[in-house]
Amino acid sequence: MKIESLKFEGVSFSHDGQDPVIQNVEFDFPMNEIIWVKAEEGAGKSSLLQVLGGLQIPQSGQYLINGENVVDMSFEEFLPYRLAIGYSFDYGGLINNRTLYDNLMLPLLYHKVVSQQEAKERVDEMVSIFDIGKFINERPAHVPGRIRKLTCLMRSVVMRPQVLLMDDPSVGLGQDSVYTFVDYLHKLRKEGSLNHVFISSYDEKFMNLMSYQIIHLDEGQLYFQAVDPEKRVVHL
Ligand SMILES: Nc1ncnc2c1ncn2[C@@H]1O[C@H](COP(=O)(O)OP(=O)(O)OP(=O)(O)O)[C@@H](O)[C@H]1O
Repeated sequence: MKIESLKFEGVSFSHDGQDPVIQNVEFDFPMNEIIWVKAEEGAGKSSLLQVLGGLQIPQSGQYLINGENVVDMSFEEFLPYRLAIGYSFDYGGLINNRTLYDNLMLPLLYHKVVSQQEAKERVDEMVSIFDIGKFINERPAHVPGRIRKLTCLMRSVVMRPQVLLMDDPSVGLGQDSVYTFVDYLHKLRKEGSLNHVFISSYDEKFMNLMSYQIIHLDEGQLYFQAVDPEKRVVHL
């Protein structure tokens, strides 16, 4: 299943008892782009990404993927979409009592998207590219924060998602890993497996390593801002 469109029709979302972070939004998300999601602190960037990933359910409206409303789907019905969407939120999501290696292998083995041999080859290649071999048999709590963060990012792409949602990916990474990770994203996009990327970040230097378009989230509404790559200042 190829993801070709993501669309909100009258979508509202709020956390329990709080003001809505997304309010009656009609929005056709730009596809085949790297999208920088910008907003003031606490305006709801993470929440928006979580709704896009199906991790939070809007209280009203339709979230359409390829024209199908996924809001009322059962776990099984949503599964093919979920498998096509990768995400990383902060440091969260790693399984504490498994090694980094297991954390990378488990999604591949659990969902049987590739054979055990292919899974191993894929993870080994990533471990080599990201140079984390020294830590790979440690549990998350026993490795430096930057390695934990890097492993979260690696895990978000290990399934070769078509859509990637990342919340503050560069925070706590360290400069070398930032470059390696951006190179890797470009490689996946060039290969054609990764098409649609949504990144929430305050890190302009990091974002300027990529060619992006912008979505602003402001007072519950989304606004698209086209960015001419020629006009961006690239700080390397
Ligand atoms: N799980 C939650 N339960 C209740 N309220 C939440 C939850 N997560 C976020 N919020 C609240 O929802 C609002 C939006 O939070 P969110 O994290 O989506 O914003 P953000 O723009 O990503 O923030 P930041 O700039 O700090 O990353 C904030 O007021 C926040 O306190």
